[in-house]
Amino acid sequence: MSTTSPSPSPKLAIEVRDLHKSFGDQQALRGVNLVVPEGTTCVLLGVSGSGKTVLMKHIMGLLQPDRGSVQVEGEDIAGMNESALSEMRRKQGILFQANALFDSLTVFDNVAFPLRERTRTPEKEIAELVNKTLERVGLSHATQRFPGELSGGMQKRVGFARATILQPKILLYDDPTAGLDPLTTAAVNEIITTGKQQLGATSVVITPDVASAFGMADHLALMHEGRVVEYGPPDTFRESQHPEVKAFLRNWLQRRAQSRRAAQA
Ligand SMILES: Nc1ncnc2c1ncn2[C@@H]1O[C@H](COP(=O)(O)OP(=O)(O)OP(=O)(O)O)[C@@H](O)[C@H]1O
Repeated sequence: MSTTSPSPSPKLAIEVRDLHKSFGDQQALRGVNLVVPEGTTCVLLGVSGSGKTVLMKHIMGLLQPDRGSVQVEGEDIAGMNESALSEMRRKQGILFQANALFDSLTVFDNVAFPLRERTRTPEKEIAELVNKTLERVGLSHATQRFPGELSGGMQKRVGFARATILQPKILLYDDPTAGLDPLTTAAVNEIITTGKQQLGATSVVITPDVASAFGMADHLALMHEGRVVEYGPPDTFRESQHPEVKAFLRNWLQRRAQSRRAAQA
């Protein structure tokens, strides 16, 4: 008889079961199931209006389910009062399209902001932490600059530094590369991978950039009409026979070929 015990299943950072959400007669989510194991990156794909942002807002505790459940680090968001919800959000690093940096604060003060606002960390320690974090994103030379003096990619890196200064266990990105040029997009994708490697954080990323998604994801989830219709590691996802996945990938390849032709013309 074998004495080998089965390897324990990975701990789940996020567990969404049968999540439904409507706005009036608009059914945004129609039974979403999704699990994100701790320390992994899950990328949500799907056409506009498929429900990605509404799902993300549940994970942030900004929306409450009509039906079903959303557990974040083992706790159901439905059971949380306002202070528990804001405590949970404090543990999440959130990077949306707009960097939402404070224009009148230097890079250093932008990154120090969450520490000063939410903790009683002494200024000396704040300086050490902020400098270390800015070094990690390659911005040690820009600490005294203002956001308006930085490139788009540098602003994203400041946003990332600020979102991660409290060492969040969960990082949420909604279209972080929107409107950025290819070089800056590559830099942001690298930042997302760095977040996983350096912080061991669990990440959920919404991006229309399918090539980047394949590069960074441990799992890809395709949303279609308010449900996750396919979920799996990149290799499995790419080979999926699900008609919606096939249509989604075909469409992406066509768009990519078109834009390459346009660029060559
Ligand atoms: N506050 C709201 N009130 C009414 N309808 C909403 C609200 N938020 C989202 N919806 C609707 O829910 C559906 C899903 O929206 P969601 O923003 O999640 O889509 P998405 O997949 O993130 O799209 P996109 O890629 O364009 O951001 C859409 O039909 C949207 O119009």
